[in-house]
Amino acid sequence: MKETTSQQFSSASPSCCPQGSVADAPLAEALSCSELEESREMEKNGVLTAELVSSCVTQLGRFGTGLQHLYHHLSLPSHNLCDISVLCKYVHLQKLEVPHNKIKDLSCVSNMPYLVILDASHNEISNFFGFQPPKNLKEVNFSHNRMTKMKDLSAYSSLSKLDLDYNSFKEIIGLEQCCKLTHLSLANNKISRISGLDSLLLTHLSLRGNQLERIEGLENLRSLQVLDLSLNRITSLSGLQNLHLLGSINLEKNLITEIQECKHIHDLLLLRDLNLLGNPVQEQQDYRLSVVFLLQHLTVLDQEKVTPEEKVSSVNKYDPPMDVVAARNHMTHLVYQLMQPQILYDSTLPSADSPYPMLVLTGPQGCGKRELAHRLCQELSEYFAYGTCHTTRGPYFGEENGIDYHFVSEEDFQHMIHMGKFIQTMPYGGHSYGLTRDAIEDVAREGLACCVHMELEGVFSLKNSYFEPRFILLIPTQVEKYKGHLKSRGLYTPAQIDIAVSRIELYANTNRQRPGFFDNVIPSDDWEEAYQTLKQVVKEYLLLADQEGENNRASPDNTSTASSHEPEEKPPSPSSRSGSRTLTSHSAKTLDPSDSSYRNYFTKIQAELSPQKNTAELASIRRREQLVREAIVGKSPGVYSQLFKSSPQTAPSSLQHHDAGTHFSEDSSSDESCASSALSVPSSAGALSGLVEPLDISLLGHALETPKDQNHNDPHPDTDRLAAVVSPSSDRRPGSNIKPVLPPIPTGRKTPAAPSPAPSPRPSPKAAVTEGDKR
Ligand SMILES: Nc1ncnc2c1ncn2[C@@H]1O[C@H](COP(=O)(O)OP(=O)(O)OP(=O)(O)O)[C@@H](O)[C@H]1O
Repeated sequence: MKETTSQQFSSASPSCCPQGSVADAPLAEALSCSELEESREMEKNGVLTAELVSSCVTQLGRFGTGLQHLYHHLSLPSHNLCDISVLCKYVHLQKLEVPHNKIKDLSCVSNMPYLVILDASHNEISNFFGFQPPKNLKEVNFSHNRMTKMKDLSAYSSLSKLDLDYNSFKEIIGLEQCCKLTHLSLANNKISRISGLDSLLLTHLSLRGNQLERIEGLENLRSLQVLDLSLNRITSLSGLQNLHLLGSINLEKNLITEIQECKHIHDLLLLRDLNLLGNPVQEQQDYRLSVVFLLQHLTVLDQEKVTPEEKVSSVNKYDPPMDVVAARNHMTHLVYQLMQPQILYDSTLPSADSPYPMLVLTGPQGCGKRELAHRLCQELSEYFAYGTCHTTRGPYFGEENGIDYHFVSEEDFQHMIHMGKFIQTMPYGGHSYGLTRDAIEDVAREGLACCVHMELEGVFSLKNSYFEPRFILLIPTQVEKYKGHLKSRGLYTPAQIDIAVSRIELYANTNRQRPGFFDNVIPSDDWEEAYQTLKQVVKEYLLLADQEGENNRASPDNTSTASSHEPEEKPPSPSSRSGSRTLTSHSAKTLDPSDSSYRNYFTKIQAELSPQKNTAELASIRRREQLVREAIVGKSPGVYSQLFKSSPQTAPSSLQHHDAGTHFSEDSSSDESCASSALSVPSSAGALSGLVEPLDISLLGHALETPKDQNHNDPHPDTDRLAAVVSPSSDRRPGSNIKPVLPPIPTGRKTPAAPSPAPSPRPSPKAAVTEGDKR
């Protein structure tokens, strides 16, 4: 009968013959009734007939050299078919879909050399690829069949997609030569071990619902992008670490118990989607945050989108950036402090235009900063005193309690924290370190600037406080020498030395990534050299170097420069004078407006400022001046303090204020600020700009020259300095690394040693001081 039908097709339309031709319908009409009956009977028995074929073909296309028009696709889903041998004659088919039938035998496919896509899913086929290989066969779906054994598929080298889900394969074999295979699915089989995939270029692999206990044999699947290993018995993610193109891993319903397993996929930077639902690991505390933290590139975890908030909180929880740690540290101490009856720390109160001056030497342990701090305080004892921190570590040989540190027990340290004593604390090397408000206040009460040393974390913390110290980084650039020095101290274990050495990078990175974070960077390899540089830098801050320079230099050059800029020398404003009269002796000496350095400087500023002002700048200056005036007469302290909170006062703006606002001197309450302003003349951070450039450790030795050298090399040191100071970038803001002068210690801070009961003349919002609360 089959034969007959084909022949009928053939004779009726030779161009289309049995191959599902365009003339199928008229041909069907040509069949006699009895033949139709017979055909229907056959279909009932699951035998595919030409009639049925003719009604299910699609995709008309050309075929053969004669360019016949033939249908290329045949789709016969759910027809209860068990015999499709009629298809032997449909040699031109490119796509054959016969899913959801009862087919056992696919040998007809041997006659379809052009077949590209074959879907024989949901049938009863047990013979794996039981037909001659069509040479272009690319996609095969044999899912939901009865296959048990794979065989060599080297003859099917065009295969790119192979779906073998829901069979009974126990082993993966025979795919070695399928070098074009990119998608392989063997879900819901009985595979207990991954093998035979080594040489493939798979991008998608599913082994869902097998009996796998470990991930193996995937090491070389470097092209893999999507992997489904759900519903197995896998306990570890080991075995995935080399699959760098993986973007999605499904491990739902396995036996993974440890969050740490995620470390195996930590380096898969393209991984976006991970599913660990139904694993015991879900029970772990903070499971989701931990996984989000370990795999920071994920966008979907357990079928749920990873939110930016989750990412931030995971990082803040498990590896908080230094800013966050510092902010927490600051908050803790602030809260504890606020919980105590308030004490007035008048000597260190931030005034509106100049904070209490502090010098912080920072750098890795044992880089010499402590000794440098001591020596600086000794040699510049009229300016600085050492701020003694507290520590819970025991004293080294020769250390004195109260001088090197206040050595306290951990219990006392904790108690002090709760009593709100500290401004910042930091754990280091298993001990606690902290700087108390009292330590600074003790120094401030003497009318001196406080000099302390601390690790980087302490610096971050202090940056949150209302103090605005100058931070000087002392950094070893010769690592071996530094190591040797640490060893020779005989105080540290190798592990401690390693930690100290590793932190050099931390400092260098901070300097590189945060321009302006440190006010100066000084190599600490040679202690004496470091000290001389430090001293020079500090003198620059104090304007002592400038003054010395002025005194030493015969002034023709200088004078000529100054006079060339100087249209007419203006006398210092009355406010400046009144301010200068109220200075402490050393400060007054430094900044006496009658002093030539001040005059020159002042004149230069005028010259520098005048020609450059545009209308917007002038308006801005006028606004600031107005605010200052209002603040001084008590109209708008809030705005005033806000104005300077984020941008500490530098000399030029002070000078402008003085210049424009002669009324300063009329308000006695503004004496301090006037004095401060008068003191705030620029120093030479600009001249030391080489030292404040982001640090490249390797180049540091080269890049850093002594300030003196730089001054020599700089043809216009003063001009540059001025430019740096007067330019808007001299305000402290991201990217600015110019904070040139140590602020003055205003008059009145040299109060007697006993705690001062005097209320602040201008309470600071940050100080939160209440006279009534004072004890
Ligand atoms: N309050 C503080 N906050 C942060 N770090 C601090 C503080 N006080 C001290 N440190 C730093 O803690 C580190 C350990 O201090 P310690 O005195 O035990 O070290 P050291 O071996 O004597 O080295 P160094 O000579 O650098 O002080 C040092 O780098 C020190 O500067």
